[in-house]
Amino acid sequence: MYANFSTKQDNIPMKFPFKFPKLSAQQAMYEAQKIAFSPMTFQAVRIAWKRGLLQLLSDTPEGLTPKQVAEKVDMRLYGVRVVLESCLSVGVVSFEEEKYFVTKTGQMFLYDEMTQINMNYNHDVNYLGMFYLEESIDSATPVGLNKTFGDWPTIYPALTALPEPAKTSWFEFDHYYSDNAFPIALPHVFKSSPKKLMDIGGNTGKFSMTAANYNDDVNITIVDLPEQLAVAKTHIMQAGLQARIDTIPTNMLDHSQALPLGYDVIWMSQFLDCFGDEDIIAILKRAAQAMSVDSRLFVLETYWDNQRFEEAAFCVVNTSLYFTALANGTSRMYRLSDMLGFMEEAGLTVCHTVENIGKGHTLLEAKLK
Ligand SMILES: C[S@@+](CC[C@H](N)C(=O)[O-])C[C@H]1O[C@@H](n2cnc3c(N)ncnc32)[C@H](O)[C@@H]1O
Repeated sequence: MYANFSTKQDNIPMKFPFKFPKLSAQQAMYEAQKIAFSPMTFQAVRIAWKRGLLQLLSDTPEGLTPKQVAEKVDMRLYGVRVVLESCLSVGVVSFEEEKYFVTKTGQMFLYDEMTQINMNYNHDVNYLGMFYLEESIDSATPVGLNKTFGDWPTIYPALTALPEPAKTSWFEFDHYYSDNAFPIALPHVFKSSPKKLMDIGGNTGKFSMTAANYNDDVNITIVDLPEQLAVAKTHIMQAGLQARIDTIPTNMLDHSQALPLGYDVIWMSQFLDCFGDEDIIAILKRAAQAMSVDSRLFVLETYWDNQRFEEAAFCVVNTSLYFTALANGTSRMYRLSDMLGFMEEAGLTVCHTVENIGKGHTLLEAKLK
């Protein structure tokens, strides 16, 4: 239904991810063991990266024995051995003639920003809380959040109060994915020269400030929880944009609160994935009530079944588990067809779709049906 209006950033077709070749029983057994031991290998690789073992091997193309590594990094020989042997088992280093070498996979931890951001996010935000995934599923509450970071209803009011390094890792994860998408989305958002834009879930103001600098005529209102808006206000003041960007503290889960009228564009980036199905439909209905026939709603999201690259689909689909155990116990990363169904139920119709934005985002432009 949306395909007729679709703009792809390139011509590479999307394909449904996770179709694996048939394995022999022995291969399947090996794959299963990789999963069974994945918390151990995750930590071993993280330590090899953080404590400089991978960098040292990368700087030494002729390779190093464990003893030579131990002499150059601040770790006892025992630790070097167990960490590198585990890294060897997952192809992060190779081993020939008693010497270790970093592999191409190992280089990713040193030089690929996405890998680094995902590792920090999974260690600093998710790792301990994930132990409570099952309880979070059964109770529909973020038990992992409560056990590791305190008694919050969801992670959102807690964000600015998270201890370091969890706070930095959360914001780096969030911003890494959306920052790349904003410059590509802006020409689509501004093609109708909107004068008033509402950024719902605007967080620390990154999109709103980018949009205000992109177009001199637009006035913007950020709607978010008070804790985020306090940080956003500081950023807006520092950028001297307070005359054009204001804020309305709102709990978007209170569906009795109507959204203000008169906005040409409503923008929601990586926002609706913070809610379960029923709340998304209720929020979209409130957006629809605030829209005129000429207003447009733009929704920027990553859908796990709408990715060019399988590794991106892997990251997106597994981010759902963070939502379960840490964020709120109810939301997830959606399929594109899920979101189209929510729009439909809320009385909205998608009139334009832009795929392959930034790190795998899809931009939906919707209007009243
Ligand atoms: C994943 S962040 C996305 C931030 C930003 N739009 C971006 O694209 O990077 C989700 C935002 O939604 C806000 N949010 C979550 N639950 C909310 C609620 N119940 N009411 C208002 N805002 C909420 C959070 O505070 C956060 O700023």
